Amino acid sequence: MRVFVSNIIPQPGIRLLEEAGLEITEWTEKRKLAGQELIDICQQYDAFLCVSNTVDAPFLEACKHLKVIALHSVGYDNVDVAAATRLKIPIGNTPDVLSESTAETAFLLMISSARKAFYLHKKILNGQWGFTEPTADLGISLQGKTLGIYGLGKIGYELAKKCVAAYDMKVIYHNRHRNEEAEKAFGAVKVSFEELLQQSDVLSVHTALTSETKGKFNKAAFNLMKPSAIFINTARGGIHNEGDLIEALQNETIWGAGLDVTNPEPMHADNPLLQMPSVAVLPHIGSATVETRSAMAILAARNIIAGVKGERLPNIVNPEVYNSSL
Ligand SMILES: NC(=O)C1=CN([C@@H]2O[C@H](COP(=O)(O)OP(=O)(O)OC[C@H]3O[C@@H](n4cnc5c(N)ncnc54)[C@H](OP(=O)(O)O)[C@@H]3O)[C@@H](O)[C@H]2O)C=CC1
Ligand SMILES: O=CC(=O)O
Repeated sequence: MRVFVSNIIPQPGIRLLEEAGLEITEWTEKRKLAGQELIDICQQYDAFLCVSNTVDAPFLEACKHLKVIALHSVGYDNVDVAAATRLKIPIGNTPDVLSESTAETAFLLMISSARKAFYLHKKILNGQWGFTEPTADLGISLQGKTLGIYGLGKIGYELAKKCVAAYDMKVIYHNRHRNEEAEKAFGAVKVSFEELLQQSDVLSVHTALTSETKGKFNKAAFNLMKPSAIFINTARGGIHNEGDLIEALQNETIWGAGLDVTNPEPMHADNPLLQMPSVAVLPHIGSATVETRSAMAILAARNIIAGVKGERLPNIVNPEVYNSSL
């Protein structure tokens, strides 16, 4: 059985695939494969370990022989899951193991925005340490403030844990369903989307990108937020409207922002967000620690191994493929 891996992944994942007797090809060029080129390659393999390539209906139709597609991510908005299910291709992902590091990234962006850390670092690099004045470069204190979470699931839970422990923050959230575990653990309170916007001092986004969440944070949403609020997005750039966010920061409708995800990615170096004092931007590194990326590679490898054997994937996105009535 032959496996195509569309990027270099941590060794523990590769070792597991090798131990299972699979023949592996890793894509080592520093460009993302897409379209016909990706189809031509994957047609020669039995399984695909996918590192954020677009897996759309034309790809799936052309590669319906694939026994499994294992994503090296928890998010699967790059995949046409309905088409994969129709074609009975199991899609695997890597939940849980990246929740803590992604929450840590949100936490880092929150503090960095609150204390203008990236901007001040840039000033020093530019030789502008300057004269320290008591009223210059002031940030915002996070102690006892209200953390609003849009999509309190696994990552949101880990962020709430950190914010409560570090700053005794109050937690409010907006989900479609109640998160009773978070309500019990942190006294988290479920509120409407409007209340989330109006009451949050820090508003952190942790939903998947779906047709419901796409563009949710737009001009109308930012207009409801506090002028002192910080907007954090470590989920997907498509959930906020970047033009509206820039305008909200320029007009001081909100105070700051921290982004690990942008739209498009990569963000262009002349983006005005990169010049704003209370904005911190990272290049989509939410899960990027040695430990987490190794754990993700292992989960992806386990999904591949199960898939090529025709067994149920340990982390399956579309369990409906196992429904015989499909
Ligand atoms: N920056 C990075 O590197 C990373 C980014 N991510 C992103 O983070 C996302 C979240 O991951 P994770 O926490 O594991 O996912 P979970 O599924 O555990 O949590 C997502 C939460 O969002 C809620 N939700 C879903 N749809 C809506 C909606 N329309 N309105 C309000 N709430 C909604 C869900 O609750 P309910 O069903 O009750 O609505 C759920 O609790 C991923 O999908 C991925 O895109 C993940 C890892 C790393
Ligand atoms: O963005 C990363 C993911 O795991 O999803």
